[in-house]
Amino acid sequence: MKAYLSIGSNLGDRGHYLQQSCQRLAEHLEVKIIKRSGTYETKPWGNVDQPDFWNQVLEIETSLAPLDLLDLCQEVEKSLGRERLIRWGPRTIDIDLLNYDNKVWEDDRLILPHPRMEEREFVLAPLREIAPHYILPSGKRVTEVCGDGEVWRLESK
Ligand SMILES: Nc1ncnc2c1ncn2[C@@H]1O[C@H](COP(=O)(O)OP(=O)(O)OP(=O)(O)O)[C@@H](O)[C@H]1O
Ligand SMILES: Nc1nc2c(c(=O)[nH]1)N=C(CO)CN2
Repeated sequence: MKAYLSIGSNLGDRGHYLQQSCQRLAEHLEVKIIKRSGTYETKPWGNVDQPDFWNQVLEIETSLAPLDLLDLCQEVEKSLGRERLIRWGPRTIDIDLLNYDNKVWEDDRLILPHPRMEEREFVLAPLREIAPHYILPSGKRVTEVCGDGEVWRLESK
């Protein structure tokens, strides 16, 4: 199945955490990273009183079921020292599932597609780069929508 993940970090060595999260996801036999966007430095969305983030979007191929993929993302977050303290607060690494095989899913643990993705320029900008034909939950193409928040693409990862 094809899936899209959003990864972000705003504590410590942000580049290291992005790199490590990709490596740890890819170490799983049932996950293959197909595309990885460039790195975007982004102003915090939601709770603005925190450091700027570095964000990327990944396209992956996986045979894991949606909840197993969520488990893996949360294990990788944990292994990189992620602590859940405040909603939308600072974190070493955050991994969100944006889309899984265009499935619509809603239970206590997982909502797909990610309900806030369309409002977030930190998701849309890297997604536009690797998947310009991506159709958002509203039915619009990602290139036709601009989310909230300032983002800058960095030269290197
Ligand atoms: N599409 C999804 N991707 C990741 N987590 C999700 C998703 N849908 C629901 N969740 C649930 O959201 C819970 C909170 O996740 P997390 O702490 O990463 O939220 P957040 O990143 O602060 O905020 P946001 O959900 O707005 O990105 C997780 O425990 C997870 O079960
Ligand atoms: N710029 C930016 N802001 C955020 C981010 C993020 O990854 N980047 N993640 C959040 C929780 O999902 C809340 N706010």
